[in-house]
Amino acid sequence: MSIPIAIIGTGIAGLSAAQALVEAGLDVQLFDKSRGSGGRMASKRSESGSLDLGAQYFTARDRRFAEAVQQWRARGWAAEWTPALYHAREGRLSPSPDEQVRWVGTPRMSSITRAMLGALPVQFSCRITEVFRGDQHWHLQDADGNSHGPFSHAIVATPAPQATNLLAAAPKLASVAASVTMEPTWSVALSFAEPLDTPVEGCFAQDSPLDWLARTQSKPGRAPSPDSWVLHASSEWSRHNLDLSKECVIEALHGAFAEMIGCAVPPPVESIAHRWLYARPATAHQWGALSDGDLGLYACGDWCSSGRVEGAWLSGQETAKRLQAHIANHAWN
Ligand SMILES: Cc1cc2nc3c(=O)[nH]c(=O)nc-3n(C[C@H](O)[C@H](O)[C@H](O)COP(=O)(O)OP(=O)(O)OC[C@H]3O[C@@H](n4cnc5c(N)ncnc54)[C@H](O)[C@@H]3O)c2cc1C
Ligand SMILES: NC(=O)C1=CN([C@@H]2O[C@H](COP(=O)(O)OP(=O)(O)OC[C@H]3O[C@@H](n4cnc5c(N)ncnc54)[C@H](OP(=O)(O)O)[C@@H]3O)[C@@H](O)[C@H]2O)CC=C1
Repeated sequence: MSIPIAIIGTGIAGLSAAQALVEAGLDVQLFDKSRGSGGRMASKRSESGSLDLGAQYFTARDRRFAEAVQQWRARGWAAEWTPALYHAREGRLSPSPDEQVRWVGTPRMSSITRAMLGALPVQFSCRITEVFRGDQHWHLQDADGNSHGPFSHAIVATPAPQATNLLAAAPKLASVAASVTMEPTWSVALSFAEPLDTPVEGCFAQDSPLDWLARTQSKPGRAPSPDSWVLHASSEWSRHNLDLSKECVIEALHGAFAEMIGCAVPPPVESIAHRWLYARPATAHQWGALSDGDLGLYACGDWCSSGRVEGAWLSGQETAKRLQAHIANHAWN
């Protein structure tokens, strides 16, 4: 057994790095503060079935990511989603079809990260509070006072604000992470006993508290009923209403939805609200990943790249590539 590499975060970035490292013959040990993997690609189980409250779909513009998505499709983890798309501007709803290929996890968004995790060693419900280096190796401290280690390298794969403290051993990396602003998103799911009388299956919105809405049943592999909708508030609305109660957020976004959708909207049979505090970086970056190869500390995530699923996956690959290159150089010297 070689000394494993610690990976903090089992979102798509951490899992992308883990997969590449394991394929290269290295051992990894993953940690996540949540009860399951997926991070912002997680799905919530509810009485109305599984609901994608975070990432709604993803596009694949980079060749390497497109190849990975084809493998996911072949294994049944992902499928193309072809919604009837609309846009809403100044209160007007219009069809807005396009040629973009969009993908979703099947039968839920979290299927992809669950499958990527497979049997990799992981500790859930474990919030890492400190990443520190001893004489030779890395050690982690968690919020319950437990220590973990030794590890040959450490990879921090959390959103930037949560990465800053964990990168304290490399102040330059920590200050880059600290410079990233991440915007919040309030997400609400509403389920209706009877299907709403509308052809809309996905809608980009402007001039509204909402910036996106999607009909769950239009995605491949989802339960056929009830008629569930996921609504995302814009960053601006979410920022201004960050501390509103879930009940008030549901009421406000239900109202905005009813105003936008152009058909009768009865009271929902189930409603869920989730606040994503670190939903997306305010601006895209082109770092790919952050690394201090000599120290053996790395950081990855969507905030190092495009702020989307594709960017997070690519960032994990970049981290694994840099780490392997450093090991290879070290072996030669
Ligand atoms: C509402 C919403 C809608 C979105 N819609 C889309 C979309 O339609 N298309 C698209 O491409 N992208 C979308 N995104 C963005 C996409 O979800 C992210 O870019 C991507 O999932 C980020 O992956 P990641 O691995 O970098 O981070 P995350 O998924 O955030 O993973 C980080 C993990 O680290 C864990 N963690 C954090 N701190 C600690 C700690 N101290 N100790 C242990 N574990 C820790 C977290 O629990 C989490 O599991 C959306 C995001 C949100 C929130
Ligand atoms: N809410 C969050 O926290 C969050 C949301 N994110 C959203 O994720 C998607 C992913 O972006 P990607 O570039 O992969 O997808 P698209 O090409 O589908 O969309 C990009 C933006 O382009 C506009 N757009 C695209 N298609 C259409 C269309 N048929 N009609 C109208 N407009 C379209 C739209 O932008 P605007 O509404 O015009 O501003 C799309 O947003 C994307 O939706 C993100 O918003 C990512 C991370 C966090």
